[in-house]
Amino acid sequence: MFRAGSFVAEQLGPVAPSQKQPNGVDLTVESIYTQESPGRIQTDGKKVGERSEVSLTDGMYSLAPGGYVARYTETVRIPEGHIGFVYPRSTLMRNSCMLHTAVWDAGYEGKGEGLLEVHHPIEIEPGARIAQLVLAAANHDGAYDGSYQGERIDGQ
Ligand SMILES: O=c1ccn([C@H]2C[C@H](O)[C@@H](COP(=O)(O)OP(=O)(O)OP(=O)(O)O)O2)c(=O)[nH]1
Repeated sequence: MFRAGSFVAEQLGPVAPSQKQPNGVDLTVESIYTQESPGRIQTDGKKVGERSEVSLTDGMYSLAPGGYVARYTETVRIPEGHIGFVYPRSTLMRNSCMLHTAVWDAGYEGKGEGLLEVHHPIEIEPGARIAQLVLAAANHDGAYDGSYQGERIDGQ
C-alpha cells in the first residue's frame, strides 16, 4: 500500500506547503552536473565518474539536450517497512524531459541523485520542484547499509 503524502512529509522534516502532494512530497533540485569521466561497474566494486556543476545563466540552469545528474535538496529517509520511488514532476515530462531513478531502500538516509534526461532545451531554477517521492509499505531483508548511506548530510 502506498502511504499518504502527509506520511511521506513526516519522514523528510520541514517541507514547504507547495511540496506536499496527495500521494507524496515534491523534491527540489539543489544542483545539476554533467559527467566528465567514465564510471565503472565491476563484479566486485564500482566507481562514479567525475562531474562538473552546470553554470547558472541569470540564476537558471539552462540545459541543452543531453543527460545530467540532478541532486535533490531534501534529506530523504526511507523508514523501516517501506520502499521509496521517485517520479518526475509531470511538468518536467510535459516539457520533453525525464528523471530516471532507482530503488530507494528501507533505511537509506541522504541527499540522493537522479538522471535528468533533456530532450528539448529547458530552464530550471535551483530550488525548483522537479520530482516527487512516494513511499510504499514493503517487506525487506535488513536495511540499507551501502556506500551511499548518509551521503551529503552532516557535512559528508
Ligand atoms: O534514483 C535514486 C534511487 C536511489 N537513490 C539512493 C537511495 C538508495 O537506497 C541508494 C542506493 O541505491 P542502490 O542500492 O541502487 O545503489 P548501488 O549502486 O547498488 O550501490 P550500493 O551497493 O553501494 O548501495 O541510493 C538515489 O539517490 N537515487
